[in-house]
Amino acid sequence: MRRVTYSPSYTLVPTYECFNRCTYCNFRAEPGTDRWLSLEQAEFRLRSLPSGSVIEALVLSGEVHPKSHRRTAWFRRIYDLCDLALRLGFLPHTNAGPLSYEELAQLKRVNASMGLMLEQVTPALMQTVHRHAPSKQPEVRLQQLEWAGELRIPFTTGLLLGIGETAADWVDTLTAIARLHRRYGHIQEVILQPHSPGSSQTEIGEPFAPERLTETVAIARQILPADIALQIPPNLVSPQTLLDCLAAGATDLGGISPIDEVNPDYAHPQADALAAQIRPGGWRLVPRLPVYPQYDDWLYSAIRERVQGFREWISETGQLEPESGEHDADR
Ligand SMILES: O=c1nc2n(C[C@H](O)[C@H](O)[C@H](O)CO)c3cc(O)ccc3cc-2c(=O)[nH]1
Ligand SMILES: C[C@H]1O[C@@H](n2cnc3c(N)ncnc32)[C@H](O)[C@@H]1O
Ligand code: MET
Ligand code: SF4
Repeated sequence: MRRVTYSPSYTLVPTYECFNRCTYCNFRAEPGTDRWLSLEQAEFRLRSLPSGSVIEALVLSGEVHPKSHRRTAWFRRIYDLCDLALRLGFLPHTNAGPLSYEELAQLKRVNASMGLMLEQVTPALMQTVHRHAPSKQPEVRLQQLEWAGELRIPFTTGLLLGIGETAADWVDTLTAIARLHRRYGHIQEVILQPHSPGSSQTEIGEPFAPERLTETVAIARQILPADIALQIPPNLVSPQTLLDCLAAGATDLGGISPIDEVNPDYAHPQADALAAQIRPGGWRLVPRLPVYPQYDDWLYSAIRERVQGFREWISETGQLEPESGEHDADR
């Protein structure tokens, strides 16, 4: 049976507050109105997870303006949350919007991989869905991908589909990702994320037409180098569309967490249910780490050792539970 991967994950949200206002967002809170996640709360939540059930700590955040006086404290909290997750035996993956070169370099110390969606490179969206979202400027996001390449950070990016772009725009965005990967070799996966309206977005947009996703997968597979994984979020598509996307070249189902914080109206299926859902297509669902194996030697040694421990565990047991049942790497 052919393999399809997913990452057993748990999402930590340092803050929902965000200075951008993407019209499709169901995540953001107004700056100043949201309490930040404390390290104590985060530790409690991570320690409450059934042992051996989760590998990735996805640190997903709203953004504080780069020039705000609160930026340093915000960044510090993100760094500390990653450091905590690592100490508790998880592998962090951070997506906190565009970061400065120095911030990226710092977070590399405490992350197995990082990510930022390119969304779409057409500047036209800065007049529509992104008109109040300066951090969605294509140049800013392209710059971030370039810096991640220079810093040798295994990186996840992707396209948000159905936000007013054309099919020609998909080609431009995918071509930009392919070009960056040919230069730096750091793009581990590309997410094809269908815009999915939720109950708290500021403008109700149309959902991305599911029939078109298969077409997008085929185009992405043609444009992207073969070593880049293609990720489809299984909670945002129908079971049939998911099978069609796998047949068209999708290889991964992303992080599966108790709650999809970005799209809280769409429950993540449990891994068992997902495995059963794709089995009729001849697909076997297997867990993966947030960093793909070809990047292990880019990691700082403390993270690399942790990663290699997880790899041995998955290959020995073929499943997730560690033999000791212990998930605390401190000891
Ligand atoms: O549960 C989710 N995980 C999301 N993830 C998590 C992602 O699936 C995994 O963290 C990576 O595949 C690494 O394992 C993102 C990660 C990124 O770097 C960029 C965007 C996303 C978007 C989502 C999302 O909408 N929902
Ligand atoms: C973290 C990523 O989640 C995506 N994102 C934000 N809002 C939505 C939505 N309503 N539907 C689907 N994806 C969304 C964006 O692509 C962002 O970069
Ligand atoms: N704010 C970040 C971005 O849009 C990540 C979270 S989006 C819900 O890139
Ligand atoms: S999608 Fe990200 S950048 Fe846009 S408003 Fe939501 S949290 Fe902020």
